[in-house]
Amino acid sequence: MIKLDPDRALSARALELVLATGADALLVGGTQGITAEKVLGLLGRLEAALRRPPVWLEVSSPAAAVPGAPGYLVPFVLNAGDPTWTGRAQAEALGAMLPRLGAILPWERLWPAAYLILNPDSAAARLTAAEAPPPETAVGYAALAGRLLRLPLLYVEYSGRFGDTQLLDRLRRAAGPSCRVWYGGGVDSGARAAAAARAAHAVVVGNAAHEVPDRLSEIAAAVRATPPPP
Ligand SMILES: CC(C)=CCC/C(C)=C/CC/C(C)=C/CC/C(C)=C/CC/C(C)=C/CC/C(C)=C/CC/C(C)=C/COP(=O)(O)OP(=O)(O)O
Ligand SMILES: O=P(O)(O)OC[C@@H](O)CO
Repeated sequence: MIKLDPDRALSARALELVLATGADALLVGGTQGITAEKVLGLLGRLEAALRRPPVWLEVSSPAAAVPGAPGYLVPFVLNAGDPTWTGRAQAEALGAMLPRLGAILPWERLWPAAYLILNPDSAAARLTAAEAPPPETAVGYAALAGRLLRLPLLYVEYSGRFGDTQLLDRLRRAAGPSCRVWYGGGVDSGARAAAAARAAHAVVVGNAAHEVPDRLSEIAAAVRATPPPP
């Protein structure tokens, strides 16, 4: 899965390399500088390249809630130090939309995603004041998301650095059989991609798509060659 940031440059060549991977899905999202115009611009480029791009739009601010995406991921940061991001911002955004758009919101395409942010130096961690919990609490968060709250998706977010894949394996097991676990952070080589793909149901590649797009084919091949986790 490749995550493209509407706030970052993406050359035509990089976009070509992204699409050439045949990634299962594209994720459009980011934490900083997101405007509706930038999101619509990137969605438009993807649509011009593929008639029906398999896109998840990560709604990281009300500005990113634009019509037209096949799927919307609404993040809830379980380990946010600032409780704004565990539900209040989402409730305020919905509360503002419902009077005008309540009847036409595409609920069936909106999915809640539990985020566990494990790199305290990432932009998302700074925004939400997330601190990396000790491993046993991280495992507790995974069980909370998957088993107790029965959320369909846990996003283990190390954005900007490669994470602990042994912990990732424990998180996936703790989240249970009905919760998909996506991993993102620092995947910039085939070896890292394979290590992440052994432990998570999906691997999200972000920075590499913008910075070293020539490596994407090696990364995609490594993910495909790795048997999925149980
Ligand atoms: C990434 C990260 C870790 C960030 C940390 C911070 C964090 C937790 C941020 C969350 C911030 C926040 C407040 C998010 C908002 C959440 C929310 C409630 C999103 C709602 C999303 C939504 C309703 C999307 C729908 C899009 C929309 C506005 C549609 C308008 C109505 C319309 C025209 C519907 C028709 O849809 P369309 O897609 O056009 O249908 P067709 O293609 O069939 O025509
Ligand atoms: O940018 P990288 O470090 O690849 O992380 C991917 C993604 O999880 C970021 O939200």
